[in-house]
Amino acid sequence: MTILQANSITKIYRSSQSAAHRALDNFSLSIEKGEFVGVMGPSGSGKTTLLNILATIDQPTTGEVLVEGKNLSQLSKKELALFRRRKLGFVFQDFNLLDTLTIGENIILPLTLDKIPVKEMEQRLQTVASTLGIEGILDKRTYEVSGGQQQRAAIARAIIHEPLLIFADEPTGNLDSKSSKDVMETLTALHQEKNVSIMMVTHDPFAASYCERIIFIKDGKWFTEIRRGHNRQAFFQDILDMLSLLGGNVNDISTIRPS
Ligand SMILES: Nc1ncnc2c1ncn2[C@@H]1O[C@H](COP(=O)(O)OP(=O)(O)OP(=O)(O)O)[C@@H](O)[C@H]1O
Repeated sequence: MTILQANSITKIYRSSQSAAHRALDNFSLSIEKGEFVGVMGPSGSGKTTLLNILATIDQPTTGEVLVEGKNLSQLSKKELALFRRRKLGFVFQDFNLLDTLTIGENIILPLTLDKIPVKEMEQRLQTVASTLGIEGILDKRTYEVSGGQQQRAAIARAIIHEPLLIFADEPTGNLDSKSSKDVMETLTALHQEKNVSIMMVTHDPFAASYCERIIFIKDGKWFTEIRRGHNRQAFFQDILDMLSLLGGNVNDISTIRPS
C-alpha cells in the first residue's frame, strides 16, 4: 500500500536579493507502507527541501503530495499542524531534545500536547523506552547521557504516538561510528518489527546501507534509485559507486564501513 505519493514537485525559491532558484524540478516519488527509504545526493541537491515538503513543513511551488491518498494542499493550517503532530515523527541530526526536561519528559512531549491521560503516557513511555533500550536514562537530563542515547531518546519521542511515517534528517550526522551503528540498528529493528515506514536523508553511505531503497537526487531532479539485495556490504559498495558517479563533495562521505 502506498502511504506517501509526491507528484511532479517543483520548488522555486525567490528572493529580492538573488535570482529565483529551482531547488526541486518535477520530482516524483512514492513510499510504500513499512518501507525504509533513503535519500542521497550532493550538497545543495535539494534533499532537505524535499524532506520539508513531504513533511508538510514547506509547500511546493507546483505539484502535489498525497498521504494515504489525501491531498495535503487541501488541509487547512490547523489540520496540517494536527496531521504533522499525529501522523508524522521527526528525527534530526542534533536530536532537538530540550535540556530543561528529563529524557522521559522529552519523549512524552508529543503526547502532552494531545492531552493524553498521565497513566497512558507513562505506559507508552515504558513501552518505547524498553523497545529502544533506554529505560535506565529516563530520569536523566540530556547533558548526562551520550549522543547515541540522546538520538535513541529522540527516536522514542518520534514513535511514541505511533506515526504513519518517520522523517529522519541526517540522524547519524553528530554521532561516532559506534553510536551511528546503534542508531541505525535501532531504526532497522523498528522498521522490521513494527513495520514503521521511514524516510531518511543522509550523506552517510554506512547509514544508508541499512535502507531497502535509496533515491539519488541531483540538481533537484530524480537521478536514479537502487535497492538492497541480501548483502549489506554489497549494497554499501553500490552506494559508494553511485555517489562517485553523482559527484559532489567527497568529504561528505563517512569512513565507517559495514562489518
Ligand atoms: N530558503 C531558501 N531560500 C533560497 N534558497 C534556498 C533556500 N533553502 C535552500 N535553498 C537552496 O536550494 C538548494 C537546495 O537546498 P537543500 O538545502 O534542499 O539541499 P540539500 O541537498 O539538503 O543540501 P545539504 O546536503 O548541503 O544539506 C540549494 O542551492 C540551497 O542554497
